[in-house]
Amino acid sequence: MSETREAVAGARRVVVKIGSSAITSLVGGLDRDRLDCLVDALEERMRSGSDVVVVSSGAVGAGLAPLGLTIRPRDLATKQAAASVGQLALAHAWGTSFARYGRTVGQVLLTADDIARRTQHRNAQRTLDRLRALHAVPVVNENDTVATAELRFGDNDRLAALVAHLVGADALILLSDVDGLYDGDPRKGDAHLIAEVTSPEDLDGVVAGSGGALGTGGMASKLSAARLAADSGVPVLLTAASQADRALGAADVGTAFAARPDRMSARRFWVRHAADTHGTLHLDAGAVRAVVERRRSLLAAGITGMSGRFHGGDVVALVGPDGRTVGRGVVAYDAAELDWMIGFSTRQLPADLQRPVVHADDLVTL
Ligand SMILES: Nc1ncnc2c1ncn2[C@@H]1O[C@H](COP(=O)(O)OP(=O)(O)O)[C@@H](O)[C@H]1O
Ligand SMILES: N[C@@H](CCC(=O)OP(=O)(O)O)C(=O)O
Repeated sequence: MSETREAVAGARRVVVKIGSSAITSLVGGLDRDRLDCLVDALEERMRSGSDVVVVSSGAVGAGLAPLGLTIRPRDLATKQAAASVGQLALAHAWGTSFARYGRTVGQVLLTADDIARRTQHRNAQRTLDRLRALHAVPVVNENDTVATAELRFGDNDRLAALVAHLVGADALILLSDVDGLYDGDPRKGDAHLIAEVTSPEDLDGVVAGSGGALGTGGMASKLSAARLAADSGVPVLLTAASQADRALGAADVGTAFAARPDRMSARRFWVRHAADTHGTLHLDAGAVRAVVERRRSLLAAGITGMSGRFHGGDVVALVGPDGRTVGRGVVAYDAAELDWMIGFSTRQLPADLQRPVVHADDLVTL
């Protein structure tokens, strides 16, 4: 058994993401029997001492039949209407299924903004923590009825990876309708299962295709979410919901993605993956070398220009002289203050403006 699988099997805090394709179908809507089987496996895992956070897709899928719709809508308004109907059914189904074991569930609906803004990020974190402290099982989904195109996470695989980091999970399990990552779309013929992904080379030549009639991002979104989680130190197991008992038990099925050994701090993860950027700082070649190679803080002297209306505490992109983005970081000054500081060495600046523009602890290179 690989180290990654042992880590998933032994994880104390687990985020389990269930795809639409696993619990809904176009003709039958929400599959309550499948959901019960999933809850049986989740309950088993909780009894053995793990905390579980569920990320459940399926709101749009569950809302189609009650609205007389026969295909997944493409336009935002109909999707939001379907999600509004379906989320109610979905949350109710999770609630009644966990009630068989005397467990209470708490619904948590998030928009990308709730994770991208630092204060809301902490707020979501607190809610999830408190639910677990009160022994309720958090069931998370995107807040589809209010999420506009700009405010979307993109897909629930990414949401699950962000939630895994948010709650300090020790493992992320992605359950879909396919039993793992194949080197090509298994619906299109001969494809081979990839059991372990330990380095980017393991993904050479892999074609991650689109999803089914109800899924959103297909395998491509699962792959990028798995890499996002694994890069930030969370091991990932990807398999089919029909294998949930084994995935949550011995973790001896599907594809395992090894985590990077050094877990990224919550703040750096947020800067790198979750926060929106509010502006751009243009760096000269010396400043690029200092922040990228020597991991130094960014000083005003190495900045040649800026754009955007940012405030101190916002995240900005750092761009080199060739126009390539080399990093992101939390800027210490408002745009108006920084505007006249750029190009000056620290000694030339007044004492209250001598802090680095972006401190090394708040800076991630890409
Ligand atoms: N390389 C691949 N390996 C495995 N599955 C793939 C691959 N490329 C495309 N797929 C398809 O991706 C689908 C899963 O994505 P999706 O429908 O979005 O699931 P979910 O609803 O669980 O998020 C599978 O049904 C599978 O046919
Ligand atoms: N939030 C949407 C699902 C979005 C999504 O990414 O779906 P999926 O690809 O099935 O995980 C819903 O509940 O219908």
